[in-house]
Amino acid sequence: MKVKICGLKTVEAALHAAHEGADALGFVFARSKRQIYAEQAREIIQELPEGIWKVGVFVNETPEKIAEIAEIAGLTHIQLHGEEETSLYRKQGKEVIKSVSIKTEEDIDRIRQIEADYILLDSPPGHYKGGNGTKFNWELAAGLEVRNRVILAGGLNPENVKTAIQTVHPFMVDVSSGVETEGEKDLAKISVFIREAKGTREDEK
Ligand SMILES: O=C(O)c1ccccc1NCC(=O)[C@H](O)[C@H](O)COP(=O)(O)O
Repeated sequence: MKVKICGLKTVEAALHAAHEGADALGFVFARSKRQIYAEQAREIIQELPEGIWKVGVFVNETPEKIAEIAEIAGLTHIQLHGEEETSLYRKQGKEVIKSVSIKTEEDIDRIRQIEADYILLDSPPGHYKGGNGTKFNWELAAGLEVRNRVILAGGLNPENVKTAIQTVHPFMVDVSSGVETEGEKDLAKISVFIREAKGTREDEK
């Protein structure tokens, strides 16, 4: 199972996640308690190993602004969390992850029309467009046939990630709040989350 740790703001936490086996790290450039800026992200990203995805998270930002930030920071992937027309963002030579809020069966049906390399299933927005630590009904996504493009997010934590994987069978799991303590990334929780996700046998249930 592949793992993305999102909302990183320090070199220490990013390097820890990378060393523990994370496959992707997310940097939030949208309005959020986890927001960072291009130069800060560059300071972190330049310390990271080559193969790990460096994902920039954006909400309704223009393609031009995203291209500028991606260049400064050294991003490899673009994650769109607003109402963006994804086709406009796919011309930059970077893979695009589109987040979709899941509330009903219709939200699952909508996924088939989305032009993106990966679909991130998340809970409906709370205070921010993402990263609110709430889960949705995973059973809604249990029958999805595009699982090799699905990233499961929303309220995951070290205790529930195993059940989440065995229900949805995603390509990747994504977490932010569930590996934090008092609003800061918790290195021990990152380690346990990655170990649980990567140690899960999908056919065990
Ligand atoms: O994390 C944020 O603060 C954020 C703010 C605005 C848009 C997106 C944001 N995060 C995107 C993510 O990929 C999160 O990891 C995902 O929503 C899951 O978060 P959580 O439920 O806290 O694990």
